[in-house]
Amino acid sequence: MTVARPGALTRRGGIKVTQADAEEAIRTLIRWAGDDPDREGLRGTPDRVARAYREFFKGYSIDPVDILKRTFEETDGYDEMIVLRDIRFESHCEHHMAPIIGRAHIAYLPRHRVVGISKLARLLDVYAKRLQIQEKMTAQIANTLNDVLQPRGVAVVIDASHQCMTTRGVHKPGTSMVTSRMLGAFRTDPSTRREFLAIIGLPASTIGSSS
Ligand SMILES: Nc1nc2c(ncn2[C@@H]2O[C@H](COP(=O)(O)OP(=O)(O)OP(=O)(O)O)[C@@H](O)[C@H]2O)c(=O)[nH]1
Ligand SMILES: [Zn+2]
Repeated sequence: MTVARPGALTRRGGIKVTQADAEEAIRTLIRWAGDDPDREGLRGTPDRVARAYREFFKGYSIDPVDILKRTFEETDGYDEMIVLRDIRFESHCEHHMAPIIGRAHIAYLPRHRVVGISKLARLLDVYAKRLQIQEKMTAQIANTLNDVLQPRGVAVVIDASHQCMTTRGVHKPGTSMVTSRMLGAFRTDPSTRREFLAIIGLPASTIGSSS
């Protein structure tokens, strides 16, 4: 049974985990790897790793919908494509907790309202700073933008390298995975999709209409 300590953090599943619990888990991993968590060089490591994990997984404590709440309507009727491209991100795969490092391209076709452009990068980070698989992250970003802004279309393309397959396992450095999610006009209108792919520098044949 897990006993919650005072000041415990609430995590998903209702289980409360303190910093001390996290540090003890890291001490266990160090012992399991074959080292001594009490030797001088490793004494501060559990605290450092716990703080690093807090940063890696800070997306769990942020509501993605909140990020998109502030919108602007005074755009003088601007209704063309808005694209934020080459947004670098760092995430962690849910299978190995190994880094996923890549770039995302996010676009939408506004219907009356636009959002501050930095919010697209913030939305990406909320989902990146969780345990992820790339397909789910791609869909989550697109679906949230679509649900909250209700634009005429949304497109998300992510190109990322998975360290679980570059530094371990199958050891294939230099590989990257490309995922996409096209909604609304980006899905139904090939010329809209082509325009987006040209802006982000991908040939139209890379991503077909069934994405
Ligand atoms: N589709 C998808 N697969 C991923 C992602 N991140 C990691 N994986 C894969 O998840 C799979 C997990 O496979 P398992 O066979 O359960 O794990 P494993 O024994 O460590 O497999 P290897 O990585 O092949 O050594 C691996 O093929 C990983 O490459 C992702 O974002 N999307
Ligand atoms: Zn992995």
